[in-house]
Amino acid sequence: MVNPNNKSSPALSQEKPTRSSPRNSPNNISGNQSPSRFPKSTTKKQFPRDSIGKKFPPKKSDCPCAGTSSGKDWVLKCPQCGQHWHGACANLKGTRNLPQTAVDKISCDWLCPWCWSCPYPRNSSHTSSVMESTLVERTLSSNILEKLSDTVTAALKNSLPSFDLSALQEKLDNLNKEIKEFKDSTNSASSTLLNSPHDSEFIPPPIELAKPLQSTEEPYQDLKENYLTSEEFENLNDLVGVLRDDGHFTNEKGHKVVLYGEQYKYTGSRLSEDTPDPIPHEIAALIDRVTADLSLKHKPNSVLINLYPASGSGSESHLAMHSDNEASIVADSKIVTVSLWESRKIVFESKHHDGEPTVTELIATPNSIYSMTRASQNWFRHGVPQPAAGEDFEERISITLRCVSNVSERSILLIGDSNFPTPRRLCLVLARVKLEPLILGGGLNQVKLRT
Ligand SMILES: O=C(O)CCC(=O)C(=O)O
Ligand SMILES: [Fe+2]
Repeated sequence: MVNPNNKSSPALSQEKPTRSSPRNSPNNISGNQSPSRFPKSTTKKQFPRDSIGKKFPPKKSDCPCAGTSSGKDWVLKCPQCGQHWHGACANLKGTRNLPQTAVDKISCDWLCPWCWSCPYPRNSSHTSSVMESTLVERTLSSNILEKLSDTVTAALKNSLPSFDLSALQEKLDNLNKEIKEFKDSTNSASSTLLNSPHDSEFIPPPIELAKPLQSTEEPYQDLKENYLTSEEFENLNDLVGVLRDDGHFTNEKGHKVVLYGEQYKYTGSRLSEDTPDPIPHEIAALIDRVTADLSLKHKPNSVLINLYPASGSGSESHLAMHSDNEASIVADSKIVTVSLWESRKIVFESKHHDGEPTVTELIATPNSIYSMTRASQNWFRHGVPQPAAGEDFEERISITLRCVSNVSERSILLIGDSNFPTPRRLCLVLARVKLEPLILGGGLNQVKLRT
């Protein structure tokens, strides 16, 4: 590190060297100033100011290390640039422990790391030479790259398809217009509906729940008291008496039954699957009269006789709430009930309602008749309640007359559910099975078809 051609001495000078000083002939000879140690603490008393107003000797922070070098060390002033350096920071490691005379010797031929450069040509294979040439190459190649990128960009620009920007602009304008119109319309809609000043506060108006459908049917019709002639009564009375006494009734829940005519299957039935006996002539005669009197469109062909036991019989006496909505009952037919013996209350209850169901009651007196349409079964359920405990009552008989068709039992389709719009589903099914349907009726969410 010591420049052998540098004859200057000592390195630590009070004068600032001039920039024009030749590198190897420093002009910092201005007396016998020796390098000094960076002091641990300096005082004005001990150290006079130098000619350029700097403290002498310099502060530790005057070295390029900004004072981070630790410990006491010689400080040298570069004769060429005037920069102060710690010995160690100027690559004069080991000088720290040398005496003043030795350091003076070294500093005679010394230039700081910023100023010193090798006076001899470098070997081209020297690492520094290789690094330098690499640097040049990199710079060069980066220049080339830059040029290349310019060329590519220009080429790309030329090869890109030219857009009709005016058409695009027009589309954008229209789109913006539509967006604005839509915003305006939603704003005005929300402010009209809710009087809300802010879009973000838009709350949809409360949905009005659909009111339950109003029934198109009466719970019951054709109530006729004392309808039976005494002859009819006698005949029916005898017939039912024999059936009961001979044990022809089948036990159902809360009552007993006998079936005649067309097979009639209903939920919970314990009746035999066998074809029922033909309708007895006493009842057949009655059916003729009822059909005429009530102008029935469909003459009843199935007879179900219900026997409601008397109090004290040890048996329950009721018929649970239900609807006669079997698909086998002809859609536009009526169900006619003839009552014998004891009066009983019949209860009708709405199926579709707000809150509590609508309840209608009917007292079925002996020898009376009443009817229900098959369609009303979609709107109401009915039943014969159990009389209150302790109440005395006699047996009651009801003879129910229905028009039943089991011809197409196997081709009945039940379609639709509460989650699927029935008309659509209906069309789908019909399209698939290619059937000519007869709509028998059904609930609000169910349609039954008979082919
Ligand atoms: O006994 C009655 O009056 C009603 C009978 C009935 O509802 C039925 O047989 O399904
Ligand atoms: Fe019924």
